[in-house]
Amino acid sequence: MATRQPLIAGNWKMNLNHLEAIALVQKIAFALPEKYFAKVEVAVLPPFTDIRSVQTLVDGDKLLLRYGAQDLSPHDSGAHTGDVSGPMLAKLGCTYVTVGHSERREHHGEDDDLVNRKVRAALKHGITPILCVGEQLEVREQGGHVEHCNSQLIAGLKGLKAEQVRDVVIAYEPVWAIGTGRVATPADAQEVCAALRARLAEKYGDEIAGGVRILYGGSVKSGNIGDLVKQDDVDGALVGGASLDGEEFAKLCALAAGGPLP
Ligand SMILES: O=C[C@H](O)COP(=O)(O)O
Repeated sequence: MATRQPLIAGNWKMNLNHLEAIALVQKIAFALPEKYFAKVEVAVLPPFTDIRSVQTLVDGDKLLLRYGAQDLSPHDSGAHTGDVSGPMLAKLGCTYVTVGHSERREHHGEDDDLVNRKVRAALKHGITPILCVGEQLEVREQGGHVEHCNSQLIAGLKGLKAEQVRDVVIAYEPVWAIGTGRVATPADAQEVCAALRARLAEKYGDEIAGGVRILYGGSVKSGNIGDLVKQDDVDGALVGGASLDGEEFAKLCALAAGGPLP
């Protein structure tokens, strides 16, 4: 079976200016000793305006923390006012970019086709897309959650070769658990993450599926991360609110690494 290093990615959403970003990264670096980074990969995903400051700090202090962005344009350059491209993010040293987050799908009308073009744009420029999938509450209540997530998965990966799929991270984020405090149970998370992996295996083979990291996201905190990452198919978390508190985020990362607490 493939060994998958857990990934904890902090999605700051539209929070913190560049000065606050520097303060938060310093807090995380101070609270989380380097030894933890051997067991868990840790990334922060600040707003675009903060990335240069985070890059300067990470490079200058040789931090093991990775960073990335929350979105990118499907285009490389041109007349796309307000957009930020893959080449720009790559130049800033971004390792990750979230694509298809439910807030982008819902508030910006992003459909599966656009999400797929963004996934391909990220890969083209050497940035790992974190492809987000997840169902609304009514879909879950009708029992359609697995089918819904599998359909977003396959549409988001359309046109990719199997070896490219290996370089994608998937995040299962049930919409009803985002920012609500209502976390999916570890069994709920495992059910969908396992189904996503099985669908990947069907389409791209066991070896690829076994290597792809599948994260859970939705009200993850230090109090629930331990049980979530114990699940066979949950390889870490995409963390919103709890990633804005340096000590809490460091604690959560340490627990994902198997402890002890710093
Ligand atoms: O990208 C992160 C998710 O939307 C989860 O956010 P949350 O941890 O605040 O629920």
